Amino acid sequence: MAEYGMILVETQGRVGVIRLNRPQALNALCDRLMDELGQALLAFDADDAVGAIVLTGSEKAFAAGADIKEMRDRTYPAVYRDDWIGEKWETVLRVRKPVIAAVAGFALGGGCELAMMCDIILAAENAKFGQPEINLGVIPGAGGTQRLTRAVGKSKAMEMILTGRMMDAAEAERSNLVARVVPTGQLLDEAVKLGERIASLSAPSVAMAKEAVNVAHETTLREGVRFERRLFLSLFATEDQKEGMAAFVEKRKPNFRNA
Ligand SMILES: CC(C)=CC(=O)SCCNC(=O)CCNC(=O)[C@H](O)C(C)(C)COP(=O)(O)OP(=O)(O)OC[C@H]1O[C@@H](n2cnc3c(N)ncnc32)[C@H](O)[C@@H]1OP(=O)(O)O
Repeated sequence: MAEYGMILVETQGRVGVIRLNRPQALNALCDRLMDELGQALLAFDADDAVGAIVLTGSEKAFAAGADIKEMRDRTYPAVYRDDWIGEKWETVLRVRKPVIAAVAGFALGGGCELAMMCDIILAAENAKFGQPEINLGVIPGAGGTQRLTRAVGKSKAMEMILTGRMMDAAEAERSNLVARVVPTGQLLDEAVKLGERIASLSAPSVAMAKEAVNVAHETTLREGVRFERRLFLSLFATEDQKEGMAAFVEKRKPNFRNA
């Protein structure tokens, strides 16, 4: 297991696992942690042995948001000059492989936003999601007003963002913020199992499926369907399409070569 300092990184089979590891601050997302997270994500994305990535925290906290102690004295000229939040926080969006957020405990502020930047959220029964920035005299700054609204709808997002109310795992599942809820002690195993399933499939089609679903958030239906069709047709240039369909017809398991 490699140790960066504020995160722990390991592979389980074909799944890269990144664990936020700053327990004394409930995994508050300071600059150093975000730098390490970005490096680890890009390293797994470049590793052919890895087919999916799981991002998790501790049982008490996925992440309690940006580090308020680090953030409190920042000035406007400095955050503007550095484009703080900007690229550093959005590295996860550049990852081509599926990223699964396995959330136990608090996912607040930037923690909730980081989870929402991932492709799939699995929640432990004790998970709590929220955007409490309003209590600090600010608003969400890493996409929370946009992604939470797209996930749960305007009324619930407004209520959460305007009051700072947290949502528990059951409500998050009902509201479509998370894919499913699992017993807290089984969270990582379930996330890795999901990652393994994805990693066993054809990497080009997995990457294109991820890209197409993400485009649904950013374009019109007509453009999104056109985009999907272009990707779909391009997969007929892959060996894996021939293999997947031959395997179905021959009633055997496909042997994908990611080619
Ligand atoms: C991304 C952008 C642009 C913005 C943001 O994310 S703003 C931050 C949004 N998040 C929050 O406002 C949550 C802040 N934390 C809390 O409200 C509470 O810590 C809690 C409800 C998550 C947990 O409460 P609990 O009583 O169980 O634990 P604490 O004693 O409060 O915390 C333990 C330990 O962790 C430190 N901590 C917690 N969150 C942060 C944070 N976001 N930044 C820095 N430090 C944090 C907390 O101060 C305490 O440490 P000390 O014992 O050393 O004080």
